[in-house]
Amino acid sequence: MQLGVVGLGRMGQIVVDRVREAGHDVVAFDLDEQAVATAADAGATPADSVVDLAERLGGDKRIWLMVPAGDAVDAALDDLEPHLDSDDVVVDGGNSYFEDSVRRAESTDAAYLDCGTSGGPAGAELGFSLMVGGPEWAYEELVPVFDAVATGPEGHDRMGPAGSGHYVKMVHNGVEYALMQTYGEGFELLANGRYDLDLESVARTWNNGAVIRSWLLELCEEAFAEEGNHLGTVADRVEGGSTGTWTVQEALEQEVPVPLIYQALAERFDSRSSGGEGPGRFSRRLANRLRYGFGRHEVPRREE
Ligand SMILES: NC(=O)C1=CN([C@@H]2O[C@H](COP(=O)(O)OP(=O)(O)OC[C@H]3O[C@@H](n4cnc5c(N)ncnc54)[C@H](O)[C@@H]3O)[C@@H](O)[C@H]2O)C=CC1
Ligand SMILES: O=C(CO)[C@H](O)[C@H](O)COP(=O)(O)O
Repeated sequence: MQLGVVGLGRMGQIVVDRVREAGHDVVAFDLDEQAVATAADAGATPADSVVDLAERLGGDKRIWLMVPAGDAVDAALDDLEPHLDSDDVVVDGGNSYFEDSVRRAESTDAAYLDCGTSGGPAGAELGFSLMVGGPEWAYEELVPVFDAVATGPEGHDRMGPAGSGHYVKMVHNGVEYALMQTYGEGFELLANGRYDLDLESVARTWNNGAVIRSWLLELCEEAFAEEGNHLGTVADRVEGGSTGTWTVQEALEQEVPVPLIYQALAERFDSRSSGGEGPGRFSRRLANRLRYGFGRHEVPRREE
């Protein structure tokens, strides 16, 4: 298969690499010329615009968008639209708002797959978990690509119609926020509690057989190993928040109580408005560092 990939940042380059390694051809474009050069070094055919990418793909186009959610997706689709028809398939692998995905699916001539992607740059070697929404035929058509980008055949599935892939990923991220918050609270208590504990040792011990072992807990272990027991200069400031906000808004609309997810989101907002003395809340500092662990997001730091 030949796949066009638009957006070659932390996640898009991984899509290129994994699809290439599975034996498929890739045509790659990004606004950043250096990113295009990196993809070309990995064996992709470079394109110098979205239109050039579409023209190089010929008939029955299969295109994967991996750009930031929002205007960048609409911009790429606007450029692609004159070159698309009903035999073509566009996958949006980013963290788009599910209602935007429903709108885009209705307005494009191509079949549109909204694909929630989890695993982050740190999970590149293992492959991603992919939650796909959209027409069944288009999902089936892209299975060889999903097999390559995901951990394997078990790492992806069709969730349902348009929007459902990004809806499931939105809720996944709400869960992610709450898990980070609860690990943070536990380690905050241990860091300030009765015993002088080695938190890396605690995390490692928990990761070996304990009920609460998980990848996020492995990333806690890594954070203590790399930053030190008290997380060094990692600031009490947690960035991001869009997917968690949508989760809470949807929960309100559906009258489903999600107090843990809301609390985790509120802690993020509070971390950005309070700038007190000292290192700040340990729970939020750990959440800050975990976002680097799974997503390679920049870590806000405080002056020593
Ligand atoms: N980093 C992570 O852990 C995860 C990210 N995502 C989502 O995947 C998407 C991409 O994320 P990252 O790769 O981390 O972002 P990134 O910021 O590393 O890369 C985005 C790339 O898109 C390019 N770009 C922006 N607008 C463009 C356009 N109109 N045409 C062509 N290229 C354009 C940028 O130059 C950049 O290279 C986002 O929606 C993000 O929320 C999803 C799961 C995990
Ligand atoms: O989707 C992801 C992980 O699953 C991305 O890393 C996302 O950026 C996480 O959300 P936030 O930026 O709000 O912390």
